[in-house]
Amino acid sequence: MPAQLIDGVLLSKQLREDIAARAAKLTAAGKQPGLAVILVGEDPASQVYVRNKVKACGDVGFHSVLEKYEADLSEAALLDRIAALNVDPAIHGILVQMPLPKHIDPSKVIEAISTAKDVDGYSVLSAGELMTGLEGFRPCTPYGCMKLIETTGIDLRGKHAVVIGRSNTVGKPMGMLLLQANATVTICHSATADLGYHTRQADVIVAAVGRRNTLTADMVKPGAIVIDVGMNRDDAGKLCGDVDFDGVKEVAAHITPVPGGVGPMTITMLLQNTVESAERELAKQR
Ligand SMILES: Nc1nc2c(c(=O)[nH]1)N[C@@H](CN(C=O)c1ccc(C(=O)N[C@@H](CCC(=O)O)C(=O)O)cc1)CN2
Repeated sequence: MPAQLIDGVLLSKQLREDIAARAAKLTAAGKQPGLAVILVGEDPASQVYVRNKVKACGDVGFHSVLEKYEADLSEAALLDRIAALNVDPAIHGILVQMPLPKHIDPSKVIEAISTAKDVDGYSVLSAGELMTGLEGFRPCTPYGCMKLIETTGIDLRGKHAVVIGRSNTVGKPMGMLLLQANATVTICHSATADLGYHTRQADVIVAAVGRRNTLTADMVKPGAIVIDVGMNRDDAGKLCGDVDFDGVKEVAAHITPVPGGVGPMTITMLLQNTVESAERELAKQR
């Protein structure tokens, strides 16, 4: 039997209803959630993502500001803008769209964002909070993957999860979240000797390398959950993930599509972190 599709668009819709209800409560209490989105340069994909983020904010009743800067904006000027947003009481989350132009050091920018407003969960402090299980913001893409896995109803305790990819923004935090859910976690990467040896033992596979056809049907245990974080183009220019979807869906029990799987959840979890940030701020004042 082919795998069941894990629908990120449907789950996003459901979660956004709850986020909108929380935003309405906060607004009634005088604390409308606010997100600042900063884009530097003209990367076409980034322009679409920031537009979608601002639209999503409007849909759930958030206040948002979109600050767009030319690609030659200096690093110092960007850090100044972040410093101002850090103390802006109408802003509960600050998101700097990645990638940044080459002359700007992304880690300097990320570390300049106040941890209380780091709704991307990218800073060293946020990573430390995740690692130690402290309250903090989880990076949106892996956080969204966990929500997608939850919809299967399968308890991860004692399950073997294999993450393919070790980036600071997806692979590593994904491993930590799976570990927190009591899975046994293996992180594979470009130097892994025999990727299929590991993935064939996995109950859950998260593919996050950015290379299409990284995971094929022969590499998957029947009944596994497969989450595809990849965003690539095939030879015809069509969007595709890291997983050979048509082959793997015949073996796995649950699988996310690309598009329509992890992508929409990335924006939903950004909204979730922002509403959470506003709620924490209100709780501090009470
Ligand atoms: N500061 C950040 N920068 C970037 C992040 C991030 O989380 N924070 N993630 C990615 C891009 N990204 C959000 O910013 C993102 C990527 C993809 C999608 C999405 O909905 N994809 C759709 C397909 C879209 C298409 O047709 O092109 C899908 O998969 O269904 C949303 C957000 C890098 N930068």
